[in-house]
Amino acid sequence: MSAQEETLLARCEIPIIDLAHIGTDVCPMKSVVRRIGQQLFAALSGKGLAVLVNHGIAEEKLKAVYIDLDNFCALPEGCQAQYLRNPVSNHGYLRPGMEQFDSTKKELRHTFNITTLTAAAMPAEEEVPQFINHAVPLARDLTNLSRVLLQALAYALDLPPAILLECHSGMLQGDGRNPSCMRISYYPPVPPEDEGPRCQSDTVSYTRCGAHSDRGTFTLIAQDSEGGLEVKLHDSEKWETVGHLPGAILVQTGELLAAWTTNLLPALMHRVVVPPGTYARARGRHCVAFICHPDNDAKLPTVPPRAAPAPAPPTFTPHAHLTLHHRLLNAAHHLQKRFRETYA
Ligand SMILES: O=C(O)CCC(=O)C(=O)O
Ligand SMILES: [Fe+2]
Repeated sequence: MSAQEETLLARCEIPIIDLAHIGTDVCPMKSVVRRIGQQLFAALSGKGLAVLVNHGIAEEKLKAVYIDLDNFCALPEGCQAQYLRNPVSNHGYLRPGMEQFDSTKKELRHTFNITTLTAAAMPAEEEVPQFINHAVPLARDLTNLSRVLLQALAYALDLPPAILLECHSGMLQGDGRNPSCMRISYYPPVPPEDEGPRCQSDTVSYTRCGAHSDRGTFTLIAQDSEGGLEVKLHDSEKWETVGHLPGAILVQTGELLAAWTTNLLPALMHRVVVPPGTYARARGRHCVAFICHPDNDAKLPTVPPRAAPAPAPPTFTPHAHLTLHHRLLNAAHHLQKRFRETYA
């Protein structure tokens, strides 16, 4: 592997934040939260992402939901159809092609969006045994981890410590007032030929997840060891491979945090490509992404100027949708626009 092909993790280019096992505590120590805030701010402003270790979420919990999604994907289509994504709640299953970030390629991805934790919203026990018993505790852990990061960010932005928690009070409450979402994704093996099979004399080109930035405050990403996640760091237009650190969870800046900090913490562009080589293509990949989003009616506090010096003029063209949203005030309005762009 040449130096350029090496991953960002291998080159130590992604800051690592040690959560010292407080990640899922309800009331973590202030001094630790403050230290995490400083490190998170430095990582998100400098790179757009960080790696969280010692977050307290066991790998087994992730593996269990990966297997549950595999089992869901093996159900007959008619059975899966009862769980298709509801456009109002954003909860439910998306077949490959139903959610496209890149209109030029077919995105091979099964995703189950979870926005409410009620039993009625989950695959039934006789269809995917244990789905609810695995998904709900994981969703709660990721919600608690998000709460720690929200408190840490509040310190870093010189805001009252609980204010961001208050703005995100409805995460996964299922009452429609907060669009946060846990997305479990399975990327199936990709057909062996580079250009895929022929379809009505057209060539179909495949990818796993087209380039995009996430809509919320930040996103937590746990992935298996298959690789393929690529990002564009702030100071660069180049796609770089993230790599894999076993047990770690990535945190990356979302569009609302970018808009709200006037790009002091820019949103991270990312995508998942099909790794090269017949062996890698023949293997599936799994990921859990937790999109932490403010409540629909949240009035996000103004970031005090001390924490937000005027950013230097951009050295590259900002993404069009970000500039459009610089003056954005209302989270729900932003989200509806993103859904219109992404779902057929
Ligand atoms: O699969 C991944 O690593 C990323 C998924 C992602 O970007 C998303 O679900 O928004
Ligand atoms: Fe994403």
